[in-house]
Amino acid sequence: MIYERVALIGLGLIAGSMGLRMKRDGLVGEVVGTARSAETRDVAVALGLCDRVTEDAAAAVAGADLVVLCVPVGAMEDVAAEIGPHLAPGTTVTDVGSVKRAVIEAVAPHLPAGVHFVPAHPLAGTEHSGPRSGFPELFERRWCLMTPGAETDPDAVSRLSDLWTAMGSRVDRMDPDHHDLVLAVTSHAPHLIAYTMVGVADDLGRVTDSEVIEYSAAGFRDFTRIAASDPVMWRDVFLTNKDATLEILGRFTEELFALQRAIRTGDGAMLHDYFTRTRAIRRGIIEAGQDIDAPDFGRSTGR
Ligand SMILES: NC(=O)C1=CN([C@@H]2O[C@H](COP(=O)(O)OP(=O)(O)OC[C@H]3O[C@@H](n4cnc5c(N)ncnc54)[C@H](O)[C@@H]3O)[C@@H](O)[C@H]2O)C=CC1
Ligand SMILES: O=C(O)C(=O)Cc1ccc(O)cc1
Repeated sequence: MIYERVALIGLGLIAGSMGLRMKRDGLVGEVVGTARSAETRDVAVALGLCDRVTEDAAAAVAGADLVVLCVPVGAMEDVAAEIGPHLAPGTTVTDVGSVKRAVIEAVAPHLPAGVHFVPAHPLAGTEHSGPRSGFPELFERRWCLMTPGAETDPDAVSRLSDLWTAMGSRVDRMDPDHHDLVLAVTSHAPHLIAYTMVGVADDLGRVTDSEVIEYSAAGFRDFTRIAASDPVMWRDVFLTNKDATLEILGRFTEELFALQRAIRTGDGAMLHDYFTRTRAIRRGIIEAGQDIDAPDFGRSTGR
């Protein structure tokens, strides 16, 4: 058993998947959950993703040796302020937020001395949200990036790493600013591009909605899946990972203009060279055994 009592704050996709996995594999003694709505709390107990629920977060953290903040990034500070006074020394606090620097700045000031803060981010999810969308295999073979400060107790870090490993993840450590830049490239900017592309299709009066749905090829279908992701969660990601996302979007628009120019001027060599280079990147991912499409539990694509 890795922890005696784990408190999950916010009972959605990620908390639900963690709770189901921890319960299924007996990784922890007890899982206590809390959510603002009574309906979510009732669903969480009915689904067995936690043993019991509390109405407020302060009550959930009492006696917990691990507290996991599973709310949207923009809600982390309020939750930390609420639980801070109720945390006992020796407790580990972690989070699962998609952005790391802003969460550290929002949460750390509210934690009393003696509490170990180990920020983390499982690179696993779907476009679905809420407690019913959780499933215990979500983290299987996916990375979990931890961004603890240099001063953080190594035992607290390795114990949390053990939990993520036991839930199926591969664990790595990263500097928080570097994490935010990497995720801006690999996740945040791509989500924004998907949102934009689906918005463009929706605005294009000469193509009807039914044509968009009926004739969606695989590429656009993936965009619509991603663009169906939770609006609150993604609003918070862009507001809190502002600098890195803007940096990547700036580079993206420069490249887009270059490709646009090549199309306008009929520069086939430029287009061919560009697509040859990008194909090599995809092949590199597959050869490195990093093709994260592989473990598809039939939920990630919605197909
Ligand atoms: N959905 C995904 O694919 C992934 C999400 N994440 C991160 O995990 C965190 C949770 O995401 P999900 O589980 O997908 O979200 P979700 O929407 O499924 O669940 C979020 C939970 O937080 C609660 N909540 C929202 N605002 C709150 C507030 N102000 N105070 C208290 N509770 C509040 C909601 O009621 C819900 O119970 C986010 O920070 C997100 O960035 C990380 C990896 C993947
Ligand atoms: O559903 C998808 O394609 C995702 O990209 C899931 C996801 C969303 C947010 C994260 O911070 C990590 C993973």
